[in-house]
Amino acid sequence: MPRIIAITNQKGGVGKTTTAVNLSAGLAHSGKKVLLLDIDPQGNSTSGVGVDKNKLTSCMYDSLINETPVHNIVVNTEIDGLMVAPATIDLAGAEIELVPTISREVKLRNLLRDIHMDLDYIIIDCPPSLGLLTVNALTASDSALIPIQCEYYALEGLSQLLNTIKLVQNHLNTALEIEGVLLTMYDSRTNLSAQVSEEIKNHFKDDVYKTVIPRNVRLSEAPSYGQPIITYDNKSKGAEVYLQLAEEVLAVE
Ligand SMILES: Nc1ncnc2c1ncn2[C@@H]1O[C@H](COP(=O)(O)OP(=O)(O)OP(=O)(O)O)[C@@H](O)[C@H]1O
Repeated sequence: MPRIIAITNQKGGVGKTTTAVNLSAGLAHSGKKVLLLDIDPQGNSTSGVGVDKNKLTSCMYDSLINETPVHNIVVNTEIDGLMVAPATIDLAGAEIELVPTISREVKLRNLLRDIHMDLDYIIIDCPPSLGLLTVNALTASDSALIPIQCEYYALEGLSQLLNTIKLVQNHLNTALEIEGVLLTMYDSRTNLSAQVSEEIKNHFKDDVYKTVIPRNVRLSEAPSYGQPIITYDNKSKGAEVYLQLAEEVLAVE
């Protein structure tokens, strides 16, 4: 069975997609077979690995709503060992269409139990909300990886996220763990980044990854070329740190 990790934080723009894309590529680079599963209707992970959303005939919407097997919607990427279960804006409708359905919180778990693919990891990019799509991701996952931006209000909303994780653990997925907390967009020139990082380490202790993701322009450029950082610029600091993160995630095995 693959290890399933949900990249989640209901706060927008904290580095979920950047982490989902580059951690997936880093794991694939280490020889693992990885499925990047995009359940964010923005579909930025999908385009971030070079898939043209306009050319897709099916996406995670069809799996969640029409029960199309996930292996039927999967698309290959240019990275060896990395595939993507894509998202398009259609998925925005799934959040609402799931509401009146039976077993609405376990749709994704059931789909992934039936996945006929030889995989080591499934990395799920969650939307910036704590709605049904995120609950489906947490219910289907072994663990949650929480990116936190080293910014003002970084901790705001975290208690809500941890509460949702607790609720899922209590009612839907007792095995769900915290995979780790990842500090993102760290700016070593500011006291603020250092302060936020201290505060998060005090709170999450050993759950915080040693790898800290700095602000890196190459990381923000790579998506417009449809490439993970390791192919866009493998000499960049961004590539170095995401490979380091992949090593930390692999060490948990
Ligand atoms: N380490 C970094 N250095 C510089 N820019 C970054 C870094 N990480 C992310 N970004 C940029 O910040 C923006 C938000 O990042 P990203 O899309 O990964 O966040 P997100 O949490 O997935 O957002 P959303 O909540 O909208 O899904 C993007 O433009 C991205 O390119």
